[in-house]
Amino acid sequence: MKIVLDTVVKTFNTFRAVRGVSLEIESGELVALLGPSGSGKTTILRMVAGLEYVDEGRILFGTEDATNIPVRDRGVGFVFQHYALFPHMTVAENIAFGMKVSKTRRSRQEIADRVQDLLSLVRLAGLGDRFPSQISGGQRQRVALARALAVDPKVLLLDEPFGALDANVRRDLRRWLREIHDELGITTLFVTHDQEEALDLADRVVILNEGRIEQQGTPRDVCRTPASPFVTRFLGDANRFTGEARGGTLLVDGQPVGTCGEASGPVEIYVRPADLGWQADGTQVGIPATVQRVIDHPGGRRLIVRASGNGAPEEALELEVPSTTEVDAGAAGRLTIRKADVFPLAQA
Ligand SMILES: Nc1ncnc2c1ncn2[C@@H]1O[C@H](COP(=O)(O)OP(=O)(O)OP(=O)(O)O)[C@@H](O)[C@H]1O
Repeated sequence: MKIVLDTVVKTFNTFRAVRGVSLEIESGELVALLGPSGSGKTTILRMVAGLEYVDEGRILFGTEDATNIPVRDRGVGFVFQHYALFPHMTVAENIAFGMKVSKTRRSRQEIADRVQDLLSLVRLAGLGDRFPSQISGGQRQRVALARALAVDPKVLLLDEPFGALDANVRRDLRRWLREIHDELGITTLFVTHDQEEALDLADRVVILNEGRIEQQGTPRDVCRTPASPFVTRFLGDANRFTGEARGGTLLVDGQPVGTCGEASGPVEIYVRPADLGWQADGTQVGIPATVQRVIDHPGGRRLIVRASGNGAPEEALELEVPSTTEVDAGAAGRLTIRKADVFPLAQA
């Protein structure tokens, strides 16, 4: 089922939480709504679900205008961060609940068979008789998904479903969710504020900022060509310099530090830690800097450095070097830029 949001607006009292969002989610697609707290993600999801009225604009399910269809007739399944499992019902009873109250009549046997199928799908076969308090947080979210799937939704809506779980469980569950999605092909809208989760899981990522779409595209698109400084910063650690673009060359403090595309004039330059190079002292090329700290981790070494000269930020910079790089706190050297996202400098 394709979902279309056409210039959707939502205002709470006088506050515009969603400011004219247009978005198409293709049938069978898994789309992540990604943005900082308060950017409007949950409000959009709730409007798609029918839990919140749309003030302006339309929401279409397929070709049908769903704007005024009540929640229970929309055919959506939900999973929220706080597992809303019924504590006094077993896992199997929780999964069966929606089918028992659904308009589609099913026999006892049909319901029991479907519960068993869903338990296997979410890899919890054998746990149907446990109560929610007798299973782990990750298992509870899998039960919540099975319960959402039980009524054959046309659309699946997930709001930070793994938000309360620890990092390793989250990673496992999102890979697992992707597999289930690929198996069932249900159109899925997933809300998260976690970039890694969105990039790992989704076919397409929609980045929101203050109730507007800042950029949408495949994970590859948004990572390779972020549309704005906001997107660059939101997608991951980035060091910011100011400088100038002239004839394809980037200059910081008048020194060439790398190349750039078509930009010309004053620019802001964002460089990921892995794209900033370190040259031990002796070279005259690059931005002068001093190492403040060296942090070893399993993938290499992270240097916390302070740069000097015009265009270098006052705050410390971070860069990644291979674990074989011999460097200690206090060392002086130069920074070079291997790759950068460059934007015209916004005038203050
Ligand atoms: N029922 C409401 N009444 C008044 N303001 C609301 C209501 N629901 C949401 N808001 C406001 O609308 C804005 C967007 O909220 P929303 O929950 O959609 O953001 P979000 O991006 O999902 O944030 P989070 O990641 O923190 O859940 C926020 O400023 C929030 O305070």
